Amino acid sequence: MAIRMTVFGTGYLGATHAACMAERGHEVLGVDVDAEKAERLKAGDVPFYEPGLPEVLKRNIEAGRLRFTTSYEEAAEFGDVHFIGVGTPQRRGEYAADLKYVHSVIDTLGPLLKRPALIAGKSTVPVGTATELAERVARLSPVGDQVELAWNPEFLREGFAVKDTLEPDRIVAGVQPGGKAEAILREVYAKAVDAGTPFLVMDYATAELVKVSANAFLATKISFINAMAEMCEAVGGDVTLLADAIGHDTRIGRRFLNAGLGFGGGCLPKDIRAFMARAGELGADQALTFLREVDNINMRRRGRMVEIATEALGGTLIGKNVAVLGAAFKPDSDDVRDSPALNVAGMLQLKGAAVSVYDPKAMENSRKMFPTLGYSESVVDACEKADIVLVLTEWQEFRELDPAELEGVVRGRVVADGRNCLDARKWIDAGWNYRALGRNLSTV
Ligand SMILES: NC(=O)C1=CN([C@@H]2O[C@H](COP(=O)(O)OP(=O)(O)OC[C@H]3O[C@@H](n4cnc5c(N)ncnc54)[C@H](O)[C@@H]3O)[C@@H](O)[C@H]2O)C=CC1
Ligand SMILES: O=C(O)[C@H]1O[C@H](OP(=O)(O)OP(=O)(O)OC[C@H]2O[C@@H](n3ccc(=O)[nH]c3=O)[C@H](O)[C@@H]2O)[C@H](O)[C@@H](O)[C@@H]1O
Repeated sequence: MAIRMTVFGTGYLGATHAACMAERGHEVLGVDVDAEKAERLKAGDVPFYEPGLPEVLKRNIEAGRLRFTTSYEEAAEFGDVHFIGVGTPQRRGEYAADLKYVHSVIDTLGPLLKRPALIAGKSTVPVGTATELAERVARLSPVGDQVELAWNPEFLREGFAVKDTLEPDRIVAGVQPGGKAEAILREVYAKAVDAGTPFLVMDYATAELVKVSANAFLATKISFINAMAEMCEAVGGDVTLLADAIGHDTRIGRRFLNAGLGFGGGCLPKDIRAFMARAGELGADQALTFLREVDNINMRRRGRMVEIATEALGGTLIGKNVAVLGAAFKPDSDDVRDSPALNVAGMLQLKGAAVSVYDPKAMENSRKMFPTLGYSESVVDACEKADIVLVLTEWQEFRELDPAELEGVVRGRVVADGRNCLDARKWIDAGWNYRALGRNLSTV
């Protein structure tokens, strides 16, 4: 059965969710306070890079199932289910999450809800938020607790957002006992549930914790392998061989064991910090002190990359030209929030290098966020007279680079592979000084 639903916040999460819910046959209205974003989406233009999303968006707008607005009145009138997908960034100067956008949705929407409805939270929030929001909305809505609240966290990855939304690994429904929320969410996700996706029903607190603990686990896995990379560097081991070898153990698994510059983005870093902050508030911080080290290991890899570049250039970056290939926090995304690549580029510049950054999709966002860095329009432009080439985001275009083609472009044949994504043997055989994190080059 088609459900009339709204999605508040049409960023990476919200725009994808709105388009995919329409793809599943529902009638969807996306709502954003950013009028320019709403206009672009209305015109079928996705304001960020996400493979496959433009097609789903256009198809569903044309089919009349998907619209966008900035009007809360229109949204309250239209929807029976209201998803919250607004941002929950790290508070400035603190670890805790800033809930002001979530509160703004509830405080504006609540009084407008004059008939029974379900609000389903998808944003990542500190444990305890859903209970507070349920009380808040019951107080604000003219129909009181006939507006129910569910917590329905999202697990999509940027770059695979459409697939992850249409075919999720699991659906988590945090609900209060005795309400209609579970039945409504089963209807919302009927196609996925019918196809066998596990639908997991639990209390609010557990649902909120599932989300942050999943991200904390992923972050821990990455920092674990990066700690092993530090060990490999200390003793002459090779972390890529180590990851393959431990990854063969099916209890460990090879995924998320790619050592390199570590994790960035709009989620993993802020989510582990918000998790630590909330644990502290609850007096449970002992249980999560290791996350501080997960964060520290992660940040150390960025500094190590700068050291490697400096060592390779004879101990100083002053007067050196540095090509930085990659700006997005990972390939197949234009997202530069907490990007390790741009962080490293900024540190290199501070140490006196003339930096030139190129990324296939993230140039516009990079220029906006880091206007003082140098930028180029292509790999070749960035590498022009470079003393070192750093590959900091593993775009396919960079993996496939031909060292022979860059030979006549650069000033020095030095390459630093921050993502262990290049064919080291190819670069070494072409006469390049190849540097990487946690590698033993005698084994390549
Ligand atoms: N980006 C991702 O891959 C995933 C994000 N999440 C979580 O989803 C949430 C949103 O993340 P993103 O989409 O990345 O953020 P984003 O920053 O790309 O998008 C947030 C959107 O909310 C809009 N907004 C702000 N206040 C609003 C209001 N009062 N009413 C309506 N719209 C409003 C903003 O204009 C913006 O378009 C965060 O809690 C994040 O942790 C969860 C899973 C995946
Ligand atoms: O809560 C969220 O927003 C999302 O956060 C992550 O998704 P995402 O941030 O899109 O990116 P990931 O693919 O998890 O990568 C995160 C970072 O880790 C790095 N990474 C990943 C894997 C790896 O082996 N090594 C590694 O350094 C990536 O380069 C990237 O910087 C989670 O994977 C999603 O499940 C979750 O929904």
